[in-house]
Amino acid sequence: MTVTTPLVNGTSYCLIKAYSQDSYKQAIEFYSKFLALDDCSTDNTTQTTTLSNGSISLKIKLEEDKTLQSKTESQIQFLKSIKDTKDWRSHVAESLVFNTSNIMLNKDTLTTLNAPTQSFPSDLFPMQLYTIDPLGNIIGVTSTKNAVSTMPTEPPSTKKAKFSTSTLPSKVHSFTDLSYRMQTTNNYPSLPGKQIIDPTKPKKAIAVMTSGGDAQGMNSNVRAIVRSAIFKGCRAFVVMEGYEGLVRGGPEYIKECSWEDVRGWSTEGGTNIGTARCLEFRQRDGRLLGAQHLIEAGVDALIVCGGDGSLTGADLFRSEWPSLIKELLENGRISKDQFQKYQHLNICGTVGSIDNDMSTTDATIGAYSALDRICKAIDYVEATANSHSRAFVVEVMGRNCGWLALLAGIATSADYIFIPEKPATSSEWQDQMCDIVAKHRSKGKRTTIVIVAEGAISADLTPISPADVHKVLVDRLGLDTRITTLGHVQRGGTAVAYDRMLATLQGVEAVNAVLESTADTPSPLIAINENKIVRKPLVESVRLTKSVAEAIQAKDFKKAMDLRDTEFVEHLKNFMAINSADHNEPKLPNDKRLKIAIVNVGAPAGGINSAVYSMATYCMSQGHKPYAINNGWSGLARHESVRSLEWKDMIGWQSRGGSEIGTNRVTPEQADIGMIAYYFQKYQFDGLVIVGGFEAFESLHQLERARESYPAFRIPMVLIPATLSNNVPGTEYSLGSDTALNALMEYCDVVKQSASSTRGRAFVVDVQGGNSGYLATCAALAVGAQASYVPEEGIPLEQLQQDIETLAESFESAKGRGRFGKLILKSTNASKALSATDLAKVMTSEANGRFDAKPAYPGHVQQGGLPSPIDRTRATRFAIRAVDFIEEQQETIAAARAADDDFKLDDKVVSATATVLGVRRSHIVFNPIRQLYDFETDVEARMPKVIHWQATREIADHLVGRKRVD
Ligand SMILES: Nc1ncnc2c1ncn2[C@@H]1O[C@H](COP(=O)(O)OP(=O)(O)OP(=O)(O)O)[C@@H](O)[C@H]1O
Ligand SMILES: O=P(O)(O)OC[C@H]1O[C@](O)(CO)[C@@H](O)[C@@H]1O
Ligand SMILES: [Mg+2]
Repeated sequence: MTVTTPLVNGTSYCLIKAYSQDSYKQAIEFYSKFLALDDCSTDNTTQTTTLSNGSISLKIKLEEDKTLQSKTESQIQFLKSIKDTKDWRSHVAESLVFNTSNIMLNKDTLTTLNAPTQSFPSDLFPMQLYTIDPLGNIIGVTSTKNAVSTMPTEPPSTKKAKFSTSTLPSKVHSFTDLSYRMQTTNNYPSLPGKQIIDPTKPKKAIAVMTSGGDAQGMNSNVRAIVRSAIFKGCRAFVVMEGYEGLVRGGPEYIKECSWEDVRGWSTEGGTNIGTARCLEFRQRDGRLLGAQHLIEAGVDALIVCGGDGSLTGADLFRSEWPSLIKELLENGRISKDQFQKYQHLNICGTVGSIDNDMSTTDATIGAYSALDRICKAIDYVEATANSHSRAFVVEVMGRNCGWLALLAGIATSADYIFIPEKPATSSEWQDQMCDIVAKHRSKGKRTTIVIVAEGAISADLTPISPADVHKVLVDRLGLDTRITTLGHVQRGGTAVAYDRMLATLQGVEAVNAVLESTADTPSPLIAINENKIVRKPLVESVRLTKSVAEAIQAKDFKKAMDLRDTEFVEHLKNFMAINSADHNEPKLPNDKRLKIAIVNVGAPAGGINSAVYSMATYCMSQGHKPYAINNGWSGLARHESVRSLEWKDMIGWQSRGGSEIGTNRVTPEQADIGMIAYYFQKYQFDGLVIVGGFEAFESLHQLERARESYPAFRIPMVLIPATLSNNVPGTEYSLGSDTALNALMEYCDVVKQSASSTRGRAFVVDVQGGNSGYLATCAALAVGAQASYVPEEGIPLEQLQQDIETLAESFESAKGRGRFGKLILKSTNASKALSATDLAKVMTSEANGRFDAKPAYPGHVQQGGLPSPIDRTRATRFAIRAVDFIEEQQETIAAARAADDDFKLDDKVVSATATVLGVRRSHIVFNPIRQLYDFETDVEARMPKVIHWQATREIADHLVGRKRVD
């Protein structure tokens, strides 16, 4: 493809952000070549400035008639060559900005400007394009799929991380680019909290329905769709009882909905608009009625939240639409005007199903909540199983998909699992299961947990029932065995934080998708990929999903597995490695077996024990010797104990809260780094895994800097971030932050209920998290808090005044109706002057009788009890990746280890062998501690310089109608 459209009619700039002189030079080279700017020289066409946020910018001035001729093929070759030859990600700049200051932008121009990215394979070229208007506002953002993974994110700066809506976001990732899109849709100017109404256009009517099995989070999805639609100047409708409501029609089933109608829904389980499995809709006559009723209600677009079946139905409905309306016209059931007006059915899917069985999305709304119910149930069952030394066969849901069984198997360290994707012959599974269970028993395990997915089958497709498994455990092993079928408990209760956030953000995106689609746009499905909300073609997703079931039916299990995402495959491999640890012959030969130590540093966080358990069991299955450094660095300096981790000592650790090996905040330098080196030398460690938060980050930095003096530290070292504050540089996600978020959210739900029961009552909840507003921000989104105050923003008095007014108005309009309890979340460090108690007093006083506010302190409850399944399963994944990393880096560091004390370490070796494991867009990446510490960390504030949850705040604000004072 060749793009020959002029970049702009006038002078234009290409603005490149870079983070150091080195990366800046690289960036010039890279982007000059990318833009085919052969004549671009740094002397006469470029000019550099240092932006107020500290990044170095480059402006390449283009000639008036310069055209952007993307020679796609040659550029792809160029990108390939860069990719093959060097780690370009760590050098090139992160974003490319077209500053179109001289032109009025319209949608076509935007498309044109963004066109080049679309022709590039996204894995080759991570890039974001920001289009900015003459005032410097971002009015268009396009990011390629895998944009930004291991790149440095900020320039060196001593400035504290601050949010600002007036500066460019230095990255747009995870859930975050949504708010920018919200501001840009239809090019309406918008402010969070204000409605966007274009008086020249008729209001669009958007309907939402839930269908198939209910799933936790559906209510959040409906709430977000209704409010987002209203926010964008549309009418919002709900279709009651799934497709049943379409077939029946009328205002009782297709209802217009107001902003207030969905108040408080985020905190409620099930689906408040009802769902059904509707046989009539499977018939054409049923769909014909559905079409007629939608047209009668004046609905332009339908958003369906449901599973694979519901979305198959939606797709069929869309494809039949022209023939349905034709028939309706011919039979006189709709008028000619209606026929003309409703030519196209604008349809969009959001995937709500606990099964997590939809292809093209990593998670479906409800799946993690169901997993939470399963893990809690198994944790409970363990207690009684242990008392009687019994075996339990637990049946979990999932008709064609083993995701729930697999993830529950990892999170509860079950002995064996049955999933439809990986069946064995009857004799194979019987032998294998009995072998593993017998070995676990012989090593002292008093409980046996076997998880059977509802759709489990053997290789000849015969269903495997819990009774079949029960029989084998009794007959062959003589175990006292019980069956527990969890059933609909799995769909019960309220949604976990992840599902509330996912459902809310997908709802927002679904409305965007509907508003942006034209008659030619294929119906989208809103998915989450790589931690980012994306649109996928609905038809293709449905087709792929069906093909998994077909592959299983055709006994092509390899294909079925290939069609599952790579994370599923990795989880399965991990489960098999850790559940058969210390039993089978280790994988690696003797000379490759290592001594690997693990240490916990900092405050306890959910998932720390799971990381230790998984690291140790995986080490055993590989043939390594795992050691625990007890009670952190101070423990080692005092030589309290270094112990070799044994399988039988760790039974049950995977599911336990706290830190079994002990933790504290002392860093190596505080403890006695010389003594620590001595013990490293004594035990001859070949690798180190540190699990913890900012003190752990400091620890890794100190050990890495001390390598020149202490050869014992010349080993591969990995930090697995674990802290509820989620403030470790280099990752978007730290272990423990999900557990904490859920603990805080549950606390808030309870407090909100109390507030709702008392007229005119708000609670100010004090939130932990150090200088990081992550917890407060995400909890605010999950519980629908009226406002959140975070350290990054402080508590500006004008904003506080505005929030009090908004609250007062809201209470006044409530007139005592239900669900009107209000929450305000305040990070402890948002203000040193105002505690939650003070803030509550100020609010009460300023409200002048219109409402009152009380403080609430969840305190250390936020560290959570049992770790959440997300933290447990991620801990396993991280720990195994860390061990793999230590194996891989042995060679890199071999020369340094062999050298004497004065050896000068090569920078490459330093970078490669002391790293922080992080999640960036759900890619697991390893970032050198030196890079992170020197360039991406505000050490004083104990924060990364770039905050990745900024846009989540804006969405949270506008979904509750909070007005921002800029
Ligand atoms: N092929 C189809 N044609 C028309 N409608 C369909 C079709 N498949 C499903 N539907 C409609 O969608 C409804 C829900 O489908 P299904 O029972 O398969 O649940 P689901 O959406 O897959 O959710 P879950 O599996 O999570 O329960 C069906 O009752 C039916 O009304
Ligand atoms: O609630 P119902 O209609 O009995 O359906 C149960 C099915 O729904 C699901 O919960 C979701 O598809 C499946 O896991 C289960 O097989
Ligand atoms: Mg289904």
